Amino acid sequence: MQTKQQVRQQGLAALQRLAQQPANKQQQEAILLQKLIDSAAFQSATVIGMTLNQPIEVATQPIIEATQAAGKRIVVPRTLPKRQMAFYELTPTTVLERSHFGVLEPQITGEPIVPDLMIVPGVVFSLDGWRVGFGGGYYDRYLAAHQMNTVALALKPQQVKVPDWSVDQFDVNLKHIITA
Ligand SMILES: Nc1nc2c(c(=O)[nH]1)N(C=O)[C@@H](CNc1ccc(C(=O)N[C@@H](CCC(=O)O)C(=O)O)cc1)CN2
Ligand SMILES: Nc1ncnc2c1ncn2[C@@H]1O[C@H](COP(=O)(O)OP(=O)(O)OP(=O)(O)O)[C@@H](O)[C@H]1O
Repeated sequence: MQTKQQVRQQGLAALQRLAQQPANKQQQEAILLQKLIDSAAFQSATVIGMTLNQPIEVATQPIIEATQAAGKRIVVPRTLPKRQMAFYELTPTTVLERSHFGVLEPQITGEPIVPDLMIVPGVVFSLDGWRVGFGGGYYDRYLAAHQMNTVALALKPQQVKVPDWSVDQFDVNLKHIITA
């Protein structure tokens, strides 16, 4: 058994190593994108929540393009005080600005939109749907407050069979894990 903090640190180190092998990372991302597009979760969704990735995370630009090509809407998160998030539609006119966390976020315009499918980011995922994220608790809070389908895209260094950490009472189990 490890602490979430230990799992997070080891997972981040493994993701940093993979990011230094771009061909390997891109090959895994291509597999994840194809499996996502082929999934019933993707095909039945109309509004999909996703992030704008950091360099060590799964590249989301190809996912954005495929989602738009499939005629679906995309919403991306804006972090708010008290570890809250709201999602706003990503359109050609969306203005993005870099957050303190270092990722691009939309400026607030119009009303927030709750997606019907969330692609949930994270550091390590168990194949039975548990997750260690970056430590903010943003997604645990959001998914506790809103019902929707959920999927994570797990690069090879992000996959474990079952959690080797103790799952907290506030952790939200993800409905689908897609593996590279
Ligand atoms: N690309 C991307 N965007 C995302 C996320 C993500 O995982 N990936 N998020 C997923 O949630 C949200 C931002 N998550 C955050 C997670 C942690 C901290 C943060 O302040 N971390 C502290 C350490 C926290 C701790 O260890 O207790 C820090 O960096 O100092 C900020 C934002 C929304 N946007
Ligand atoms: N539903 C909730 N309500 C209130 N606090 C919560 C809730 N879910 C999580 N938290 C708090 O958030 C903190 C971070 O949780 P955790 O370490 O699991 O984050 P994470 O899932 O790795 O982060 P993220 O979702 O931002 O990627 C914990 O201290 C926890 O108490």
